[in-house]
Amino acid sequence: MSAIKIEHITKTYDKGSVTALNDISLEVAKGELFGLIGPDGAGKSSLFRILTTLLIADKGTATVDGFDVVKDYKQIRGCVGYMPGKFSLYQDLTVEENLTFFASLFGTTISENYDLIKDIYVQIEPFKKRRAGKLSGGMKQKLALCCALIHKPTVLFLDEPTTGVDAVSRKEFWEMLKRLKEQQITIMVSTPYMDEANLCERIALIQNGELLSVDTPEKIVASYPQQLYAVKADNMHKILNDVRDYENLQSVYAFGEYLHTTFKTDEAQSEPKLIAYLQQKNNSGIEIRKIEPTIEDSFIRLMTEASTS
Ligand SMILES: Nc1ncnc2c1ncn2[C@@H]1O[C@H](COP(=O)(O)OP(=O)(O)OP(=O)(O)O)[C@@H](O)[C@H]1O
Repeated sequence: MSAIKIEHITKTYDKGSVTALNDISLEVAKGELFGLIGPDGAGKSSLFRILTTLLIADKGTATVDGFDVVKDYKQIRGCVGYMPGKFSLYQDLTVEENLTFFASLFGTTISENYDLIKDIYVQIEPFKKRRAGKLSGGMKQKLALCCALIHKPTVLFLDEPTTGVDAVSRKEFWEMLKRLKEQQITIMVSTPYMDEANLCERIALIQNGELLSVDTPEKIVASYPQQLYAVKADNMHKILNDVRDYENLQSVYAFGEYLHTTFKTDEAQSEPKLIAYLQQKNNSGIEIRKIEPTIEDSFIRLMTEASTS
């Protein structure tokens, strides 16, 4: 049995004028660390809210741990942990009070499930008398995770847990997730950060309420169909405009300090031909080399394909 099974879920807002999720189907295995990757407004929060029984879909069905999200909402509320993107903590309560409050909601105590949160809680324990509103972003995130875990859930939903958190805390957070996974907890986590996609076992790329791809990050990258090139010159603004006018161009976009480019027809002569063209356009300091795509390149390609089809 899958830990999460989503079948043809559609959700609209504003009397159907906004489609947040369009016919989404997806399965997550027990104990899997699954990532939902997509930009703002892609539909990630809507899906989390449906799976945690806070929102009802217009169409389709979903189960969490075998329980139906509509009929069995009470059982689901007891077995899932949910860390929403915003406002999951009571800012005026202290660290300890927040945790005690969440434990009492589920009829448990901090000491009963202390083993599960111990690794995370020891990091915030020195601040246990501090109000949640006065904690740093990384500390708030750790406390929110402890609160989502305090009743020992079997499935954990984390909506953009690392947004607005510094790089060190982000890294620590992903290490904590790996340890939770070792305890057989199924984790569905959303993030707008592409680098975090590689830390998941499988990911779904989502845009405008549609799933563009569902697979392991490695397989998504391996399915990139073309040779990708990194291109650079002294004047990046000029070279971008020139490459856009190149007749054999398939795609080009800025990526860090390079342009990433593919050609309509790729051949051994592709690199020298582009160099000759760019030289003829008076570009200097031209650099071009073959590169391996990243998950972000794959996402850009899938998004472009989806928006032009
Ligand atoms: N209560 C609502 N009323 C109307 N439209 C909404 C509502 N909630 C979400 N939407 C719209 O539905 C779409 C999906 O939003 P959702 O919040 O699910 O996406 P998201 O990927 O979580 O993005 P974000 O990180 O910005 O919340 C967006 O176009 C959003 O504007």
